[in-house]
Amino acid sequence: MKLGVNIDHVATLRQARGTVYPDPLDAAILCARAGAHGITAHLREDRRHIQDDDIYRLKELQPLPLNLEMANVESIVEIALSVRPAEVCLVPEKRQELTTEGGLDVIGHFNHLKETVQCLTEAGIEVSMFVDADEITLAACKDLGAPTVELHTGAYCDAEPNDRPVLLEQLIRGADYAHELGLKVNAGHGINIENLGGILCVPHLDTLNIGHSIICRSVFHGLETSIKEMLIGMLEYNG
Ligand SMILES: CC(=O)[C@@H](O)[C@H](O)COP(=O)(O)O
Ligand SMILES: NCC(=O)COP(=O)(O)O
Repeated sequence: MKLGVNIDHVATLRQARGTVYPDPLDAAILCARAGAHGITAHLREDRRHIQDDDIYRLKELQPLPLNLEMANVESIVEIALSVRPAEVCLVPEKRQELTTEGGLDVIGHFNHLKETVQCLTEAGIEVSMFVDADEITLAACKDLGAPTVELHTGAYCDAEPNDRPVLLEQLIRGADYAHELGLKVNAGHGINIENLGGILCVPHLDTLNIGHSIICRSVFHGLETSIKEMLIGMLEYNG
């Protein structure tokens, strides 16, 4: 299983003061040195952390494949087509949210999403859909022609211990079903070194995308150490 490191919150720190540091590009270079397999960055419509220029530099100036997270809006799709990251992960976005809440409503926006999936795929970009682990939504992702899904792990990761077993079971069933459909299965949101153990019970995972907890731990432990610690935790995964 691979680790994609989301470096959004390096940019959050930079934007807090309007400085040029810390630079998410420097973070990505350190991620590569620490053994991460990919870089994830979310270009939000409100540009609260990652900026357009970051995305171009992350594509060109660091060695790892770039997974660009973005809402399905025309202006951002244009940027994706110009940058051509290895992967685009389509995510829902609400302007006032603190972070992504829930997965994409694939059925409600089916036609618009289908158009975007087609256009990104034709440009040679792997398209992933950030979704909750329910079977109807996963089947709709397959119908859209997206090759990959990222299961939203936030509800499980943020839940009280007593509520976790049911949510973990949903993730396990969702991963099994997506795999049966022939979809590549990633997972992400809210994963940290403490809740990683449960995530390791989810089968068929290709990549975990982890950001906030790694960047937070890096304040005290350093970025390379925090990534290596996560990679060591992930070694126990046996699919
Ligand atoms: C889509 C997702 O789960 C994360 O990438 C998250 O969106 C990170 O960015 P924010 O912390 O701005 O929500
Ligand atoms: N898609 C999930 C992601 O990239 C990282 O989410 P988080 O670890 O910052 O919650």
